[in-house]
Amino acid sequence: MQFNFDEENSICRTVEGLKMDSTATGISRAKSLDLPPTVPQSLSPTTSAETMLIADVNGGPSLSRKSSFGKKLVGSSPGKKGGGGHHLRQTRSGNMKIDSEDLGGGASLSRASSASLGFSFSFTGFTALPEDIVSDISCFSGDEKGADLEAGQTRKRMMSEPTLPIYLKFTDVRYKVILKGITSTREKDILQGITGSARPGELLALMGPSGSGKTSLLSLLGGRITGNIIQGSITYNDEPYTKALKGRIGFVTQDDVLFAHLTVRETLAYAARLRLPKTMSRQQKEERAMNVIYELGLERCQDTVIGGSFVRGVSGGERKRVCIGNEILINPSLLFLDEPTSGLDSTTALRIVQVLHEITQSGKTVVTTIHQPSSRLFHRFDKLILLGKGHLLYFGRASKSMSYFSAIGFSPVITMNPAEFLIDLANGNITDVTIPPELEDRVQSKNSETNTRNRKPSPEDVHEYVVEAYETRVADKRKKKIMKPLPICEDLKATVSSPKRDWGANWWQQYSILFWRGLKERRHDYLSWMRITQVLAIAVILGLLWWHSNSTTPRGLEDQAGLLFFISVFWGFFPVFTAIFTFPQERAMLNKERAVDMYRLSAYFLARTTSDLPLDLFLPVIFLLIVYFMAGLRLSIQHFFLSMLVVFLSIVAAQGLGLAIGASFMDIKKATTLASVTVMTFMLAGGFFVKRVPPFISWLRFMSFNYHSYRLLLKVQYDHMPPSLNIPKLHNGMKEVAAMVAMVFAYRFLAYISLRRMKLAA
Ligand SMILES: Nc1ncnc2c1ncn2[C@@H]1O[C@H](COP(=O)(O)OP(=O)(O)OP(=O)(O)O)[C@@H](O)[C@H]1O
Repeated sequence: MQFNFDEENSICRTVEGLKMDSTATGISRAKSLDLPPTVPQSLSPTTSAETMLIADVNGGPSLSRKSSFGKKLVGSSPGKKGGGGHHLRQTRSGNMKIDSEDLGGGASLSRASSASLGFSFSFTGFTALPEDIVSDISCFSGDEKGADLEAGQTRKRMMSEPTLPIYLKFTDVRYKVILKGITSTREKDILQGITGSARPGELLALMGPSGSGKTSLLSLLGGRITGNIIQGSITYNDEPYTKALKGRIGFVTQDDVLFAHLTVRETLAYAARLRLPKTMSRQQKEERAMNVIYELGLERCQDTVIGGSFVRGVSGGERKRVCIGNEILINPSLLFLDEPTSGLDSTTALRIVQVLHEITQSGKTVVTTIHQPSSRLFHRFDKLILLGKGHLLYFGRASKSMSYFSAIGFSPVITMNPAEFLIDLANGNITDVTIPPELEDRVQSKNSETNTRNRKPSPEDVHEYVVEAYETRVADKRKKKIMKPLPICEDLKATVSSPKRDWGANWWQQYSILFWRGLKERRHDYLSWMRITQVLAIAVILGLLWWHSNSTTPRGLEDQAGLLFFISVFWGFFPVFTAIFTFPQERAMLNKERAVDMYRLSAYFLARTTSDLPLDLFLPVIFLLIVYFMAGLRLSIQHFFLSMLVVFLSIVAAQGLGLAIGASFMDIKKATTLASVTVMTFMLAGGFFVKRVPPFISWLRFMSFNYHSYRLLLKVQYDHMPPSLNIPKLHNGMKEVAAMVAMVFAYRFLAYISLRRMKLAA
C-alpha cells in the first residue's frame, strides 16, 4: 500500500495587505515604529519593537474574518525595514510568510497573525495594549461577552496579550528511569523517540492511555525533569532550556496545589505580587490579578475560599481555572497543563479547553495532556500527539488523525468519538474497528507457525503495527522538517537563552507577602477553639492538682519542682509536634512555587517560621497565667515574667527541633517517629527522673531543652532559698540561656539546609 501522509500544501494567498509567501518558512521579524509610550524600554530586548511574525495558513473558515483583524493591527503599527536574512519581512509592507511545511486545519492563521501583530507592541506583555488595538479586538471579536457555561453568566472576553513567541521543538526524545531495588538496579524506558513541535498560537494535545507517558513528556518539555537519563533534543526557538525560560513558562500540574483557606482573589493577588516584575506597582499587580479573574470568568466566586478536603470551597472547574490563572498571570509564552479536565463534567471540561483556545489566540504555545476528551473537545485541538507505551503513534494535525489511521487500515465501523477510537487503538483494542490486511496476514502467518486457528490480532500485535506504521511512513519526514533551523533573529534567541533570573519582588517584599499570606492561610488555626480549649483544660487541671502548693517544706518543694518539670516538658513537646508538620504539609506548594522561582527560599523559610509565632506565644501566656496563680508559685511580677521568658525560649528552641526533623524527612510518619524518640530522650535526660546519670551518657542532657528550661525555672522560683538536695544551684543561669539560644538558631539552620537540599519534584 502506498501511503501518502503529506498534510502540507503550498498556498500563496494575499489577504488584505498581508502578502503571503508560500516559499518562505514560518517566522519573520519586523520592526514597528509605532510603540506605545508605556512600553518599558528596559524590559524589552533590543528595541522592544522587534516583531516576530509567524503565519500558519490553513484556510479555515475564520480566515477572512481574522485576517481583517490582522490588517487593522498592521495599520496601527507600521513597521520599518528590519535586519537580516531572506526570511525577514517588514510589517510596513505587510508581508507575512506562510510556513508551507505545516499547513492544516483550524484557526492557526488568525492566531498567528494576532500574536505576531500584538507582539509588535511589546516583548514582555506586561504593558496594556494601546486603546486603539483593544478597540480593534472588540470590533473584531463581535461576541466579546462570552457565555460562562459553568456559572451561567456572561463574562468579559479574555484579553489577548502579546507575548514573546516561542516555538517548541522536540526530536527523538527518550527518557528512562533507574529503578533501584534492594538487590539490583534496573532501567525502565518511559519514552522512546518522541518527535513533535508546537508553534505559537497552537494548542497541542498529548493523548494516550494511562501510563503511556503523557505526564513524563509534558514534564520534560516544561523543563521539570533534567539529567542524563534524557536523550534527544528539546528546544525553544532553537535554543536549549535555560533557567531564564522559567519566567516564560507556565505549568499547571494535575493536582490543584492551592491554599485551602485563601479566597480566589487572595490566591491570585499574592501570586501576582510575587511573580510579576518589580517594575510594576502593587496596584498594577493586583489589577492584573483582577483582570485574570474576569478573563477566566471567576468574578462570581472571587471572594470564596478555595477549599479542600475539610473545607467547602469553589467547584472543581473553578479551582482548575484558578490554577490556570496562576500561570497566565505572568503572560507565559508557553503554557503546559497536565490533565486540566480530569474529574470535570463534559461542559466544564469544554469550558476549560475553550479558555486554553483563547489563550493561544495571543500567540502563546499551549501543550496539554488529556485523557479521554469528548468529540467536541477533541476538535478544539490544533495538533495531536498520540502515545502508546511510551512510543509515538501519531503526531500531526488533530483533524487529520482519523484520516491517517484510516490510511493505515484502521477505521471505526460504527460512529465513534475520535478520541475514544484513538485511545482504544493506542491500547491495542480493535473492537468495532477495521483491521489492516497487512496486520491480518502477519497474524495468519504467526498462526500457521504456532498451529493456532483464527487467532485475532492481540493488543501487542496492534501496538507493534501502529508503531511500525508511523516509524516507516511518517517519522523520518517529520523529523527532517522539525530539525530545519528556524529563521529567527539572534536577539530573540538570546532572550530565550539569557541566564538572567529576575525576582518579582525584593527579599523584604517577598518576606512580607509570604508572612501575611501565611497568617491569612492559618488564621483559622489561630482561632481554633480546639487548641485553645486543650491548653486551657490542661492549665486548669494542673492548677487544681497543685492548688496553692507550698514550697516551704521539703515535700512541698519536691511537688512544686515536679510541676515546673511538667511545664518545661509540656512546652517542649507541644511545639515540636506542631512544628513537625510545617514543611511536609507545604511540600507540594513549596515545590510548585520554587519550580517557578517565585521567591527566595530564605524569605519563605523566615516568613513561614515567624508567621506562627504570635499564636505560639499567645497560648503559653494564658496557660501560665492560670497555672502560676492557681498553683501559688512565687508571687511577684518579675518572677512571673522571667518564668514566661523561660517558657518562650523553650518553645522557640523546641520548634526549631520540630522544623529540622520535619524538613529532613519531609514525611510526617518518619518525622513523628524520630521526634517521639528524641523528645522522650530529652525528657529523661532533663534531670528530674534520673539525677545520677552515668558519665558516658550524661552529655545527652546538654542537648535537651527540657534540662535547660527546667533548671532555669528552678532558678527563677528558688534562687532566694538555701540549696537543697532536690534543687540544683545555678550561678547566674547564663549558660542555660546561651545553650537554648544556640538551639534556637542551630535547629533552624539545620531545617533550612535540609530544605535547600530538597529535590524539586518533577
Ligand atoms: N520516576 C518514575 N519511576 C518509575 N516509573 C515511572 C516514573 N515516572 C514515570 N514512570 C512510569 O512511566 C509510565 C508513564 O508515566 P506517566 O505518568 O508519564 O503516564 P501518563 O500517560 O501521564 O499516565 P496517567 O494518564 O495515568 O497520568 C508509567 O508506567 C509510570 O509508572
